[in-house]
Amino acid sequence: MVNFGFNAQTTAQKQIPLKKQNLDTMTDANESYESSDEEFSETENALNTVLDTSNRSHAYGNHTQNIHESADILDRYADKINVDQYLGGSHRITRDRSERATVDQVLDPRTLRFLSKLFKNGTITKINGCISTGKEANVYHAENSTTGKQYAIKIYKTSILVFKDRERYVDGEFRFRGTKNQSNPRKMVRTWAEKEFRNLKRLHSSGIPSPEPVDLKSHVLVMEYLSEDGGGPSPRLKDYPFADIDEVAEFYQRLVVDMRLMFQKCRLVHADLSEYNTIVHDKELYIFDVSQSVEPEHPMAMDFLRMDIKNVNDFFSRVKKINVYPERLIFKFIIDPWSQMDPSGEVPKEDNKHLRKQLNEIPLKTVDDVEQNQKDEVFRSLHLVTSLRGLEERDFKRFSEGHVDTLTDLVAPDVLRTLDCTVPRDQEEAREIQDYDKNTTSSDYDSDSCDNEEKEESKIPKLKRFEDKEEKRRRKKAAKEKNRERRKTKMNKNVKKRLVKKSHRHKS
Ligand SMILES: Nc1ncnc2c1ncn2[C@@H]1O[C@H](COP(=O)(O)OP(=O)(O)OP(=O)(O)O)[C@@H](O)[C@H]1O
Ligand SMILES: [Mg+2]
Repeated sequence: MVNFGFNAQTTAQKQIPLKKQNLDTMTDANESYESSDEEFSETENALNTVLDTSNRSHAYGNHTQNIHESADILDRYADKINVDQYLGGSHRITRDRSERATVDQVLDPRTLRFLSKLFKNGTITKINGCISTGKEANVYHAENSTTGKQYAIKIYKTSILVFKDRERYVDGEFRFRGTKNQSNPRKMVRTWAEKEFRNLKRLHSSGIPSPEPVDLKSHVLVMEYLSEDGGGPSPRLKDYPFADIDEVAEFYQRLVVDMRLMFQKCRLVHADLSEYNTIVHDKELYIFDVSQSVEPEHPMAMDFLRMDIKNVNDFFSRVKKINVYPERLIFKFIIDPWSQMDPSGEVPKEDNKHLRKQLNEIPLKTVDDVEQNQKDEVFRSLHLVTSLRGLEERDFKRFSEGHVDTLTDLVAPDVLRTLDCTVPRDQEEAREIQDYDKNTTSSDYDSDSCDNEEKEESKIPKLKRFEDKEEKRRRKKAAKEKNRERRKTKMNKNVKKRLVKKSHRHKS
């Protein structure tokens, strides 16, 4: 039996994940905002301004047609769209804050057009209010009164800047190569929503508990609503009232196993995994908010994975006070192919039961295990590379001083070395993208987007930076030779200039 017993821990400062830091900054800013009656009516006025059709032509200048269309949509659906706080259960957001965010950042005329598509295609019949106003999106509760189904609608904010620093998640993934839309926030959020939709699909089809993705219209994503009683949303892991320490340990193990399944079966690293992005629903641990998740080929995937492991370990050890597995051993557990894990050579099933057995072999560490903690600290600071050639001097020094077990600890494992990032490895994924593009009508995108341009760009391979050094040298040499050959038959610049001038003279 694994000992997940209590530890006499000091209440050390919790390490805040990257994304959460931003979120917390925002929450602090919001919390310092005192909502007076005066300000509330200001918000209400703002809402009325958006809903008032007579003002729309001022606000949106030349897009009169779109505005009239939006006015129609509002006339048709105003009674079906409630932007108040969702009153189905307990919520953390004040009415004032959610309305303000809604009016300012989410329900613009364009978004209303996409919502109207969801009403028209019969996915939903009503939007009942706002569940959450997050940093990058607002989540609304919706329902279909015919089927009785409930949905969560995540609407990405198009007018915020947080997406600017998201470039690093999208950049470096073959699925999104060529989508050079970082400078256009509207296209960026669309890519973002699409990424979340696809990632949710992968999770769901691999049997990892996650909300089922239902529909996607540009930056508006519809998914299954996770709720215990049809009221408020099921609690996030952070707020879940654990029955006892055994239940805490159970959820910890499940989450570690899910991280492996996500990596091995879905080929995804969550990249923002924490107690905030996991929901306990029907006694299962659901993973969501996967818009920033990346594939293992992504140049920062291993760094994101290390961060996820740390976040998960921090929550369970510091907040829930159980013994956890050493971070570097979890890392290995997640990325090692089965053949390496099982000396018998037999390839066991990638399922919960087998993985739990495997996990139980890993020794737990106590919070004051100096040696293990030191090793984890070194592991966190290592510059992981895919081959010994990329090894940094500083890390090699650590190895020489005995701070690293083996040299291979510094080198990301075989699974990474064998990845060929210059071509889509996952043919199924490539097909999925083609299908998606085929099935997505241009009206599902921005009406004013340069999609053709984007599609053209997406054909151009852009992943040269992942090339092996040797390969890069060969490519450069070949390019040089090609240019040399071209120069042999190339017309001299001055001759060309003279000819062009001549032909101009003839024309005139
Ligand atoms: N499918 C769902 N069912 C029930 N509740 C959900 C669902 N999806 C999201 N939520 C609720 O909405 C909140 C925000 O969702 P999500 O994390 O996806 O958005 P976000 O913009 O990333 O927010 P944050 O910045 O707070 O992380 C969640 O914490 C959860 O409470
Ligand atoms: Mg979130």
